[in-house]
Amino acid sequence: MNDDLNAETPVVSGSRQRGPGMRVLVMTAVSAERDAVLRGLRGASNFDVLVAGVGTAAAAVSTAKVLATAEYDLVVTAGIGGGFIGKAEVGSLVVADEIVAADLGAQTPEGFRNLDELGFGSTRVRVDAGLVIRVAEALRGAGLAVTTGPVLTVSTVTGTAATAAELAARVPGAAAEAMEGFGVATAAHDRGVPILEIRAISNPVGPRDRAAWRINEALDALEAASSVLLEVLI
Ligand SMILES: O=C(O)c1cccc(C(=O)CC[C@H]2O[C@@H](n3cnc4c(=O)[nH]cnc43)[C@H](O)[C@@H]2O)c1
Repeated sequence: MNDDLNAETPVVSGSRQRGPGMRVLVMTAVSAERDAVLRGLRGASNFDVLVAGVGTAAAAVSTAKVLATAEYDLVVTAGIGGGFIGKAEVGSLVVADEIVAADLGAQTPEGFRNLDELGFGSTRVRVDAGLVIRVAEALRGAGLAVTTGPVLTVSTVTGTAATAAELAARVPGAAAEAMEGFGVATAAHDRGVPILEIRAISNPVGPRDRAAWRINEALDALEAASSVLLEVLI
């Protein structure tokens, strides 16, 4: 296992394919997200889109299983997510420039300490900056609202303003939260495959109001993003 998650992963160039032969694995948490991605991809044969399950453990195991049996040039973790207020509005898209396991650590009398600070590993996976810029610009060019910034992976959906504020302070610039990114990214990093995370915002991060989640709006944005991905990655 490659235990340095911040070590350079290959960018989408060099020995990895870029162009018509590029193979892309897209992992979603649930089938509604997979179906939205598939609609956007319009049958593109160089993309495989699979359901990983909800949460980081399911995401990591599912991704690792696929990567053990097939070669890919890029792994994308995609789905709906919560947007931090003032950073990412409902219906917009977030492209992660960093994937952060935001609640992996320990509470101490001095406050939260992450795994890096505790000396047990890393809670961050970097995303190739050139790829982030290329994808974000293409999405904007298609008229979609896009933010780039850290996307947090959490085990518990944030349900209070206090937790939202704590996470935003813990990870400056945090744009979105979801539950799978770090698991998919860890599996991809272990195989040396570049990673991308795209979240379509269904709800604000903050006080729980499940009835107000705009899932269909987010799935439409995810479909639109996937159709742009098709253009930018081939
Ligand atoms: O009920 C539905 O129709 C439906 C359709 C697509 C997805 C869902 C989910 O509930 C997927 C769970 C998924 O959502 C992500 N998510 C969304 N908002 C947040 C959030 O504020 N904080 C953390 N995670 C969020 C998460 O990645 C879950 O996997 C339902």
